[in-house]
Amino acid sequence: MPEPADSAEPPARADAPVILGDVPGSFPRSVLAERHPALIRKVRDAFPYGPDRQRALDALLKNSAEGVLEPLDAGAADRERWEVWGGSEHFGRSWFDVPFLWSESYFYRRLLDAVGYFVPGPWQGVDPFRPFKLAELDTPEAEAELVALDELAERPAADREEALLLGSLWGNRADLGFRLGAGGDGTATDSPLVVDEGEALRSLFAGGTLCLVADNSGRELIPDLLLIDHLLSGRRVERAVLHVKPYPYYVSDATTADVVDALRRLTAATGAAGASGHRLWSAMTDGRLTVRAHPFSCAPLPYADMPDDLRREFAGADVTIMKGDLNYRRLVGDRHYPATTPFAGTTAYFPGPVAALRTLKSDVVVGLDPRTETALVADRDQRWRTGGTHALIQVRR
Ligand SMILES: O=P(O)(O)OC[C@H]1O[C@](O)(CO)[C@@H](O)[C@@H]1O
Repeated sequence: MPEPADSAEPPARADAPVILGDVPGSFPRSVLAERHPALIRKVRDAFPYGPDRQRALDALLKNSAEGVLEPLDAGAADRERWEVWGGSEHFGRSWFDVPFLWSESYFYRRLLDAVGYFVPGPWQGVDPFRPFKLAELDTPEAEAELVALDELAERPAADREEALLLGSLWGNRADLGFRLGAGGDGTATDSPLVVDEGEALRSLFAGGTLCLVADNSGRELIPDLLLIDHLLSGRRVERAVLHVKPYPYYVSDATTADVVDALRRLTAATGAAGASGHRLWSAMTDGRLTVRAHPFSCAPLPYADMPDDLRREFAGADVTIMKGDLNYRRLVGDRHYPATTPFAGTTAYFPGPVAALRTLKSDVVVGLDPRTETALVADRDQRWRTGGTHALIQVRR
């Protein structure tokens, strides 16, 4: 079992400025000012919400563009939680003037309010992103990825592991929120990783507990599950804990319902994919694979601020894999770091070995070799940071 790391904040975290949404022409500003209104339109088009919900969506559109952040309604079960998570400091300020991570996360919470997700009534518990998530599972691309597993099954275990790890990594490009904006520049071929510590990660699969903090459902969650199946069935890990979101978030982020949909998709498949699905189903029923939906998974805060119960959970894992861009921002801190800031320094607080598997979709990045950064900037200015065209595997033991 790893020893808990020193929880003191390393200097790198404290020194780098927190990313805000107020800089004209910046990526965060485009998310708040362009992607969020586009998302409201998309959700509105996907459901026949009645006049009350339509009015609530109008109000959110207006408030998020020109209003100030307001507390949750008095009856909301998590009202106090959001106050503690920073609301008491941020309420009354423009959406653009608070940390980008905070306002972007709060937008999703408010969107669920607008569609009546939390209140008794016809729309309670209806995931506004579900149609998009389900459509993803049904594409020819998703089918082709499953069929390709038959060929992969013939290969040696080490090759399979490498392929499944890369499948889980690049699966992170499948992000429905990201596709709403200018994200992706049309050159979506797998480029060399900007940091590749895949081998170090694989050396941590030594028969213990894996925590995988999931990101998107659909075409990202399926490869995540396939990787977990490979690790469990090859006894590379004894137990896996899959962390998902307790409610719909950042459009396609995986919830328990999405895990079930992904498992159903797999078990309905033929060949190696179907066999994997059935093994995963059994692993869930016998407890080797558990699903967790901790409230902090939807917190607008970095993991450095995680509560003690979650800290203990990660401390008990032999390795924790953080999937995706949002988890990366939360893992290292959503700050303007120099790209060469050591990953180990920004994650020193984390209570055990931790790895990031992420395609780059926002400004934050650490742990780059200076030559890599120079080459990336020469090639595409700063677009490599946000275009989803580049990816990394980083590990801190
Ligand atoms: O699904 P992922 O990989 O966490 O990506 C989420 C990212 O997409 C964005 O929401 C932009 O659409 C970023 O601000 C965010 O970090």
